[in-house]
Amino acid sequence: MDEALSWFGQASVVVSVLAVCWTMIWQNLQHIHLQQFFARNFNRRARRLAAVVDPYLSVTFEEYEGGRIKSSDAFEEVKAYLTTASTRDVRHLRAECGGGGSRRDAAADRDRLVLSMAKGEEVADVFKDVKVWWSAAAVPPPQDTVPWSRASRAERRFFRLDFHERHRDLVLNEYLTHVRRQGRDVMAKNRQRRLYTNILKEGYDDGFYRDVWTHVPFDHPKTFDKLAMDPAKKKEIIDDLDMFKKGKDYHKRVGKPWKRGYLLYGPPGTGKSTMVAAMANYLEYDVYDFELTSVNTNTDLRKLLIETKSRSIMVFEDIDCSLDVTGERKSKDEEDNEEKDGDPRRPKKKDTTSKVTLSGLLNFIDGLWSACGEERLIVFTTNHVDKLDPALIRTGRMDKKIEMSYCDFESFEFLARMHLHEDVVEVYRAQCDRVKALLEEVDMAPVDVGEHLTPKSPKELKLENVGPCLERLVTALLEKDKEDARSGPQAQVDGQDLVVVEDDN
Ligand SMILES: Nc1ncnc2c1ncn2[C@@H]1O[C@H](COP(=O)(O)OP(=O)(O)OP(=O)(O)O)[C@@H](O)[C@H]1O
Repeated sequence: MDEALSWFGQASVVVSVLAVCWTMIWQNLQHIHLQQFFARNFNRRARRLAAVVDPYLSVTFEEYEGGRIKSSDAFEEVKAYLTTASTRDVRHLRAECGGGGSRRDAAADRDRLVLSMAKGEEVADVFKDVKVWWSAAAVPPPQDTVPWSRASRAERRFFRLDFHERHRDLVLNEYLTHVRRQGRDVMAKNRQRRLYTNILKEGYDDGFYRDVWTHVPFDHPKTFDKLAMDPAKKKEIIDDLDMFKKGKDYHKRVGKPWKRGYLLYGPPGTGKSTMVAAMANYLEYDVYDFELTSVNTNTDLRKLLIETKSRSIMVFEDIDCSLDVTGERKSKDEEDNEEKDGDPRRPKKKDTTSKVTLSGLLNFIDGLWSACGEERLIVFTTNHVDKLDPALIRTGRMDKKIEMSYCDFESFEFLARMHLHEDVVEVYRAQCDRVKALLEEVDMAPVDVGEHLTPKSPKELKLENVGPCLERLVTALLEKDKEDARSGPQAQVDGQDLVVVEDDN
């Protein structure tokens, strides 16, 4: 490589001299056809000459592409591919938090670092007996980029691959594919799953606020086998997720973006957020928890969408509370004005009132921009499904609607075995039958059932001592039953609403 570079130096001098001579001749050439003839021939010869003096070709992989907002997949894959070679042969390394994703040892995963080549380093690689060279470099950020983009503030890193021209076909057709595949495998192994949320962050120099993603490691312990719900319903959801995960070709064939909408609805404490965690763990996806109330405008929402990665779940919790989704849509003029306020080049001062509109959200779900990225679930949760605009939850936007309901006896059995002991239902048959009868009358969310069943002392962890836990639940159910009986008819009288009669007896 060094020898080639010194050759390159000498050749540059020769080429410069030739170029000066050529310019002089060129200026004296008057006839345009003659100029074109020489131009064609010179270019061809110049290329041949360049190949003799510098037979090395290069390919660069820049960190940002597509308007410099989204980091390039190819860059990440090359970085991951070079991890092994770099840690072995390179003197200066760059360390980033990461690693993990295997839920088996979350603590060890958290401590792991992902190492890559620091800028200025070079490493050689051999593929099918052909030697190539990788180097890492960076250039300062350009001055003319949009100031709100996080990417635009950092220096622009890139990897460069150098190889001999005679290996052009092998490198471009086989080696690069090999690098990307291996890189993806390394990424899958090292991936630490993340829980993101959007926050308003003050800009460095101008004091303006913009929405940015911030994240923590995603370590939620809930999986489907710890979720109490009708087993048939659970299986249906798991099958649906499996279909979705394997659905790349299908979505391509029918021309649909590879995404799926889920609506989870039901009373508080019935496990909607828990279901999201179980889905993320099952699919091994990242979670983007959208805080809509802190998103200023539809433009900001779109910007956040662009910055999300594939293989993720985008969650909008309590959607009925975060946005006016009751169907009273704003006029086009009102929305246009709000969009103008949200011009990304003129970010606003901190503003706690969200101006995201229903149509902005609908566009987010299935507008043109929704097809950027792939393999993504969009999940809405709500306690009041009846309050949502039908447009928001129509099929195609929300493909699967899942009702999370109050605890029935099957869910109670599941929770009791999980919290207390595998044999609790068989050993405490009488108490469990009592719970069964009460659950047929009383609505209690799984979160409350779980809380009453939780052992309150180490003693209650033993099967022979779990009786008080079941007793606490029975007492709570009886109290709730009384409360419901008191508040039900009374509420009707207070509300002057005597149309629905509670009980005939
Ligand atoms: N079906 C369930 N199976 C197991 N645990 C549950 C279930 N439902 C709720 N829980 C437990 O109750 C707690 C609260 O549940 P979660 O936050 O998922 O309810 P939610 O429906 O999202 O409530 P909200 O509507 O108030 O946000 C969690 O810690 C979870 O472990």
